[in-house]
Amino acid sequence: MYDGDIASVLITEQQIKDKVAELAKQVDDDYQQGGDLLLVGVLKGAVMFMTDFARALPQPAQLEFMAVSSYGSSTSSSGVVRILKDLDRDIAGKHVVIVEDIIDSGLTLSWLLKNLKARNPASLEVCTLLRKPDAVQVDVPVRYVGFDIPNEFVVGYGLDYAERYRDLPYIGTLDPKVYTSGV
Ligand SMILES: O=P(O)(O)OC[C@H]1O[C@H](OP(=O)(O)OP(=O)(O)O)[C@H](O)[C@@H]1O
Ligand code: HPA
Ligand SMILES: [Mg+2]
Repeated sequence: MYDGDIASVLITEQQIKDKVAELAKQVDDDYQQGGDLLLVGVLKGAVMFMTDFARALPQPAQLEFMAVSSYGSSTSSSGVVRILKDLDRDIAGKHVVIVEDIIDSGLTLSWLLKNLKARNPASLEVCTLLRKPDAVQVDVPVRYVGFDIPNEFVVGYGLDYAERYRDLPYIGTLDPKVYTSGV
């Protein structure tokens, strides 16, 4: 699949699976509040992580999705965040965990945290599978991080380049020829 486009496999399918289980256990240990947790997945990138994470979580959780976009079809964030789909429900008084695939510049999450905080949840934390520490432009408080990765553009397991590669079961680096060829 996608022959020649992937320069290297950064995180294997098994490594993702193990990490998802580990993160789910950590979250479960920390939330003994009684009452369902509310997971807010950020579309589309977080969709694979969100569904695996929810199934690995030993306690009940309700799933909500938001779609925001800052990247479009480019490999760097514009910093301008647009809501493409808002939550369907009020989150006031709920224990909310934002589920993200990646924190790159941090701009998306920084904006999202501000936006959700204003809706008065009982608590608000972030669980991200990936983070690029060297790319962060704004510091965001993140309680749960799967992997810190190098500052390279990655695809797979929900992450796209121009809407492709989300369906790869692992995370890999993209061969620069893919985004320099102008296709
Ligand atoms: O930390 P940042 O630099 O803001 O980048 C992280 C965000 O960018 C990506 O979303 P994108 O806008 O590409 O939408 P998508 O999830 O639909 O691909 C990714 O899924 C994160 O939500
Ligand atoms: O490295 C990345 N890959 C795909 N989408 C992204 N959105 C932010 N960073 C990335
Ligand atoms: Mg994207």
